[in-house]
Amino acid sequence: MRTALRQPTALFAVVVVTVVVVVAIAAPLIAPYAPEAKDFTAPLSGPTAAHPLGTDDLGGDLLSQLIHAARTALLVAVGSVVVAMLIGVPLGLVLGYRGGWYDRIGSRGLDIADALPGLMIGFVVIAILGQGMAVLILAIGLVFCMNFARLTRAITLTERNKGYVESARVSGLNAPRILFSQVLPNLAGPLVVQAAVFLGSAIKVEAALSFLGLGLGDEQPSWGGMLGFATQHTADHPEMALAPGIAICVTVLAFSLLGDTINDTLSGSRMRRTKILGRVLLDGDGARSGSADAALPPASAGTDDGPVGPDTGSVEDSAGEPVLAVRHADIVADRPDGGVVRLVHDASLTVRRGEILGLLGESGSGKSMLAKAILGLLPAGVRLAGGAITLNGTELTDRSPAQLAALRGTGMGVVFQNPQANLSPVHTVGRQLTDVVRAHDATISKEAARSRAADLLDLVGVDDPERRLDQYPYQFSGGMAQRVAIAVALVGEPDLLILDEATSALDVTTQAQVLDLVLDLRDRLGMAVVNITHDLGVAAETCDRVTVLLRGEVVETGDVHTVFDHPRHEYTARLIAAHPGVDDDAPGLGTHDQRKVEHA
Ligand SMILES: Nc1ncnc2c1ncn2[C@@H]1O[C@H](COP(=O)(O)OP(=O)(O)OP(=O)(O)O)[C@@H](O)[C@H]1O
Repeated sequence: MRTALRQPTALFAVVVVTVVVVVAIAAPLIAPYAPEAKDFTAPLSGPTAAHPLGTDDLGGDLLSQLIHAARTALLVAVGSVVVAMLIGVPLGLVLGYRGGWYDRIGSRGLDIADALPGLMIGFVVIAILGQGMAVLILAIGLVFCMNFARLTRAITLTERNKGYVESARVSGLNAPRILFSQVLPNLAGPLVVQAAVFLGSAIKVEAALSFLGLGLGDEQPSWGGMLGFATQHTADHPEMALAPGIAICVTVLAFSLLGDTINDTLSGSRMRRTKILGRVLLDGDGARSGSADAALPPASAGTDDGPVGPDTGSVEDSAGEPVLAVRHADIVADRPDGGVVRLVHDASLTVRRGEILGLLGESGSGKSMLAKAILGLLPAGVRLAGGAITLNGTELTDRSPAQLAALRGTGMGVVFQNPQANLSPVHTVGRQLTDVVRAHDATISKEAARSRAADLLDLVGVDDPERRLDQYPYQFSGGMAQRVAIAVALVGEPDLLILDEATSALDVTTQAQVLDLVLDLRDRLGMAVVNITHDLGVAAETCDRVTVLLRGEVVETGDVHTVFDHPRHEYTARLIAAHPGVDDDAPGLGTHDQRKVEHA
């Protein structure tokens, strides 16, 4: 409202829309006559004291009809926008979320529907179903539903790759729940803007159909119908067209400007929030490691110490049952020409209960692709072309998407890099946690789910959890938001927790606190953890073993002290040398526990 009052056009829009709404609601009270009342003594009277806008050919008062027509316009507009949203939004959500063939076929369907003139769709529906309020609403709703579908699809395509959606998928929420309770609220802003603009457009279409005699019958006054009547009297009463014409133009314009105002206001607050977030993230932009981007040896090359034998994935060679075993995984991206690009080749690794495995390698080495293959979340066009992935001995690669989704919820949890993007911005933290709690236990009461959510916040070290449950992610600092994301990942008590650069966006102090939390949770819950990072300091502080990736291939794997103190592959040696602190320390990387003590 403050924004609206500062801009003249917005003020105009708000005032006009308010007046139209009030007039529509209070029509029976403020109209001097009933809309159907006739004064047979004064047909086509022209403006008089009794009839300021004149009368029609049967003596009906035009001012009263104009006032009651506002009601018709709003009813039809609101009804048709609701119909358009009910059809278009779910359609767009499904197309955008499912992608692939659904999207390709659906989008072509939208293109075809878009190519048909809107009014023609209206004519056809009215011709088939006959005239009447419900038919008019349906006809106009069908005209606009494709626009809502298109908008919703476009935004869903972007939203579905965001961290909070992936977190929700990994947390075990099913597709309808993710779509309607996670993605849809994030579309609220653009949909409200679109709805406001289409309210104006619906009034225009209703007026056009009524003008052509295809709208409502004579007993239901409408601005378009009044305009149509006025055209028959342009010679004797040209003023008759003025009032309904102005009403249509001003109302349509006002709704359009209202849409712009809402858009400006929302993008203004988004910008403000982004600035605040930006400040938080900038404050928290911790020191980054150096890069080993000098010319690199082939992945298979070793140092003078001899060839390097990457982890064969054999699980029998070490103590403890592996929670996760990846054996000879090949991940490829399909090219449009039918060829493939190899992203990860012959990668093997194992992680046991209570163990933290660091997955190291510089940007683009394939760490995230490997993690996504494990989670069954490879992006479209990228696939696992060979190898095996087992979780607690269960093969994941031949599972259906539904089986994988169920496994993801309880077997695996994931925390992504950007703490704020891990959480839906429009839901309270409590809502996000209880949604996942209830997805895992459909019988749990609301109160019990909330209490479990508070316990989880407490577990990850968020103070005053009861109060924090009612706050939104933007009210949390980066470190606290990442603790919440970890809490969400822990709801299903996963055996495997994957941290995909989960501390990279945090400042060093917060990073240390979150890493301590991970170590503590590992000790308390006995989870297996894969910690993906390009920060060797982080790996040194937290990991028991490390696996080093170079251009999609595992070049070295082993105990963290051995690998850091005596790297066998030249690339690992360069990676360590490029990392300030770790290099100097290399023999003195010290013991893992010493570093942890220093760090604490
Ligand atoms: N959607 C995609 N389609 C095709 N190739 C992709 C896609 N996403 C990433 N890649 C490619 O896969 C390779 C591995 O990327 P990945 O994201 O796994 O690297 P990373 O080691 O996790 O790097 P970073 O630390 O920057 O996230 C890169 O060459 C990247 O360009």
